[in-house]
Amino acid sequence: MSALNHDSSIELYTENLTIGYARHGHPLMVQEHLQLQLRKGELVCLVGPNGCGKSTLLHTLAGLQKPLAGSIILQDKDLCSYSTPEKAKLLSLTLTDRVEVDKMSVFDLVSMGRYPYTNRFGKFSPDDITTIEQAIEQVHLSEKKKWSLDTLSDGERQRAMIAKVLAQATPVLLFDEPTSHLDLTNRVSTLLLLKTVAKAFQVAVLLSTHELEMAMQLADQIWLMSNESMAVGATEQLIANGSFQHVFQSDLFTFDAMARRFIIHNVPE
Ligand SMILES: Nc1ncnc2c1ncn2[C@@H]1O[C@H](COP(=O)(O)OP(=O)(O)OP(=O)(O)O)[C@@H](O)[C@H]1O
Repeated sequence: MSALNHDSSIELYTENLTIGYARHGHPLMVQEHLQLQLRKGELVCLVGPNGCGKSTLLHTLAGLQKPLAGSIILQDKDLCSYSTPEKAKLLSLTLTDRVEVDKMSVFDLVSMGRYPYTNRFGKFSPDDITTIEQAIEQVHLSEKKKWSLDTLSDGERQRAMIAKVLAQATPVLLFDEPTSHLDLTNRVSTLLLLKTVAKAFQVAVLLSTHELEMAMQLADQIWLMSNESMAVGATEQLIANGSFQHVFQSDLFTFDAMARRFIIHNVPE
């Protein structure tokens, strides 16, 4: 048994995890030897260049694709040993960059988060209804709970998607690029909302994002993925050990560690 089993703040960890695909019968490795942890109350931001494997990792951690090697331990048990209904009460993955726009109301969408808890007739208890109402309230959509999703702004639809996973009440929440397609204010407010959710409900939140500068300000931990490897740590640690500079090195810009931002070279006059 790993020593990590005895750390009650850890909801999920990986042991020597290799992620990737099987292609024409051969393994296509995307990342290997991953030793990662998600803790209660922490916001973790997964950042890295296009194609380095962020979505592959999120899908693997959610159990949607099998690891090529190693294991994922969720609340002290191997992820593979959970049934789908058991897993739905412990872990959610939200693909918020592709919110389906349809005629469903906010209330109906958020209600879907309660399905893992309903009986076989799918009937909601009064407690389920209270949980749904509270989740909608937490994302400030109560006044629009009967509105159809196609009448909401992109930012409001993202908040409705977040309310759905709040209603699902899992201790681990995974989000694949929750801020894509949003304007600056909504990108900031979405990340702040997820940070607040992590703290207020003491849940583990992991999100992938290309919002590097925001991640540096808000994340408790950053998982900084490159095409070859992964660096893990708080922003200050990753700046101090040169990880940001290493992963995002380019002739086009440099990373200013003091200002925590990228400076573009040779901007045309
Ligand atoms: N179904 C698949 N079969 C084989 N290889 C795949 C498959 N899906 C993705 N890949 C490969 O896995 C690698 C990682 O892709 P992934 O989508 O995880 O990257 P990402 O970091 O999420 O990228 P982005 O920032 O562009 O969303 C890429 O080289 C990609 O081509």
